[in-house]
Amino acid sequence: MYIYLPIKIIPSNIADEQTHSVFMDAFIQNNRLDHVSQVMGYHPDYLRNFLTTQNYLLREDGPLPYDYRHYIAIIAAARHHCIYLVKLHEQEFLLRNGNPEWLKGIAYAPRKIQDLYEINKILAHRPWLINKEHMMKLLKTPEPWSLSELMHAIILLTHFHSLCSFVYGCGINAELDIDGFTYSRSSSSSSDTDSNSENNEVGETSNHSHAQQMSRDEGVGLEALMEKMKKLNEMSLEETSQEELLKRFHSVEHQSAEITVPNSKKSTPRSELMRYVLDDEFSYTDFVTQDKVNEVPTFRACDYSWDDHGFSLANRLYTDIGNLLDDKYTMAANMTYYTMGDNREVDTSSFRRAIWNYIHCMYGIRHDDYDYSEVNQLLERNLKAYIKTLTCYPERLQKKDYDGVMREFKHSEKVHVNLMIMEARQQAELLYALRALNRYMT
Ligand SMILES: CC(C)C[C@H](N)C(=O)O
Repeated sequence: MYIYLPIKIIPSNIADEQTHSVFMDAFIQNNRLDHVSQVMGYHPDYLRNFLTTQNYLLREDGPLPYDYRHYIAIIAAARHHCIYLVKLHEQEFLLRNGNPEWLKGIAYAPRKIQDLYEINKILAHRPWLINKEHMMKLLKTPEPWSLSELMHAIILLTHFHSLCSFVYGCGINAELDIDGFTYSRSSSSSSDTDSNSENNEVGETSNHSHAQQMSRDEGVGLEALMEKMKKLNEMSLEETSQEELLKRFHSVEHQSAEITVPNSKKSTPRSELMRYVLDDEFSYTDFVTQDKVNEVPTFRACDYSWDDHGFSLANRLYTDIGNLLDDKYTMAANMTYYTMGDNREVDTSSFRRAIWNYIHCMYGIRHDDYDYSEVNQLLERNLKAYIKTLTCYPERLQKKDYDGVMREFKHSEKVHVNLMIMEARQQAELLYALRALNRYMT
């Protein structure tokens, strides 16, 4: 198993004041300064939003009992074989007086939780398959979920599926005191980690000259990228017909389907994980290559958007969660330092938008006011492959993928990209779930 921590964690004693104060809050909430918070500490404003939401979902008043919440986190994280999150929430589950029997596996959990498994699986890998029948099955059974409970459960599932992407993307591993956690590193990944930590003083230097040379060789350097961004920003909005925009969307979709993500893991997942997993073979398939019989049409963001529809439904069923998620999405999508590698005063909005919309595109979601040719202009194939792996098959990401992509970016910028991947993915899953719930209710 490849577990590594490529990004040197910011030591809290030297972090700036703002970071330090968020770290203190994280410590008070979690009784530890967990590795996720430490890596997110590169972006303290975002970290604050993330922690507020996660704390609300797990620890504040809400529809579901506390043990259920952690158990749902476990089954969500197990879909991506994320031992780090599974172990963490097994511990929290026990601290919340959860029944230890349930930790023997999903078959030992109450019927009601087992019923949730189908949507756990679908949301994690092919959220476009969620429909109102799935909702009905949960809401109308002998042991029904209430609408609010279901809303809470869905948000927990999507939160933890997408957190797996962040965990793998940043190579986060377990804190030493997590019970029962032992991991093996392959010799190559361990030596990678060592050489990496030597290079990275507080994680914020990157191997620039080497990277620049490599990128120049490949012709995809930062300079070329910034040039393209500048051109796009200067371009006046040319009139492009809806047909042409649609064609460009489909072309990006098809190109994405051509990127295959090898599964090079040698070891099979551990039995401690597999006891929470049913139907392990079920994984992401490209949206465009679905079987034609049950074909699902493209999700048009203008017909069901987060701002106009999802947000208020979430808020209605689970007080305030819409606001919290909205703050988090807005922060993740808009956060900028106007930098790129060593360059300052750069308008990075087109690059960030391309990443966000590319992720939605892989889930069949189309924003029809967006020109998808920008995705092709700004995201080189290597970066697309990285985004696809981390979004759709995070457990397959390897350290060399992290090192090989965005070579001239600083570590904090790679973390920034990973944050966007996590949030855009969560939003995509949630949009499908909320639309299905809405269809059930109307
Ligand atoms: C992901 C990064 C390229 C973001 C960039 N550093 C910015 O401040 O917008």
